[in-house]
Amino acid sequence: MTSTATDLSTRVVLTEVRKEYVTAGESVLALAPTSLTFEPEEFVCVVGPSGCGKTTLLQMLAGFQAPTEGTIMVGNTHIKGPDPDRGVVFQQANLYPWLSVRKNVEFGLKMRGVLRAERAAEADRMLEMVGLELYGDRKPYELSGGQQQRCQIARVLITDPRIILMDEPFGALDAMTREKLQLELLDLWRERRKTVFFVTHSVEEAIFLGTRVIVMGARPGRVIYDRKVWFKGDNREPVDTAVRSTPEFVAMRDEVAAKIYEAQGLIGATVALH
Ligand SMILES: Nc1ncnc2c1ncn2[C@@H]1O[C@H](COP(=O)(O)OP(=O)(O)OP(=O)(O)O)[C@@H](O)[C@H]1O
Repeated sequence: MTSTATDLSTRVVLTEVRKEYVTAGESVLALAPTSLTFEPEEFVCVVGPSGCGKTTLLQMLAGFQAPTEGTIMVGNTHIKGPDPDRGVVFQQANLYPWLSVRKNVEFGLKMRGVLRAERAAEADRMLEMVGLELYGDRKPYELSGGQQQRCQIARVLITDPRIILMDEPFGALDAMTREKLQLELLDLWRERRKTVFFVTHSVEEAIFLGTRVIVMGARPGRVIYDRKVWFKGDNREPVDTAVRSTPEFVAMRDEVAAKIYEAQGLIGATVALH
């Protein structure tokens, strides 16, 4: 397959996607008509106040929810439901507690009918990649929160999805573990070149990880800012955490934070960035 063909087959195109929830006779416009294109290998970070439709957008990309109107295409294919080509990483690891860490990681291959020896070897490779090679025989409850998230990431990567959807995956972790996992995720992304769609509440995390940052506003949910993280180039070089104190980073952080406060009607309020 040529790289052009690969590109076309992994481009995500949303056309006039609108999502309305109706419960108990009340309707919520979670996403006003929205058109977006995600290019292959982009690392798209989405931030915005609570209730602005970030998770709704991710769930439609995952195929867990259908748009009320509009279409979402991956390449030439309409998203009609979940697909192993789109792996989802949640805030809580949700590992199977009765299975070992290795068996949790293998699970997707087992569902595909991959033979035991082959899937065990692949699981070991994934565990090594996420730094859990010594933990394969443990049960999930014997892992720390950060290790559980690494396990979840390995479980998703083992089926080699081309698109990874992450819903606040580091939101429940302490600051140091979070930073470590951010760097590990960037290494993985640089190595494996997936398209990543990453929802977060943290402006810093969005700019540090993303090649592109989208800000959403609420009532109705909509995109109010969409910009490439221009000063990081193509992100092919390892990121230095010191980038966070460069004038470019700080300028973009202030710009994104201002958009979020504007969306909340809090212009001029003190900015909390983490
Ligand atoms: N299943 C549902 N049924 C009815 N309303 C829903 C449902 N899911 C979400 N909503 C509503 O849709 C809007 C968008 O919710 P969504 O969870 O997508 O926002 P979010 O930006 O991810 O919020 P948060 O940052 O708090 O997770 C909210 O008003 C929410 O109450």
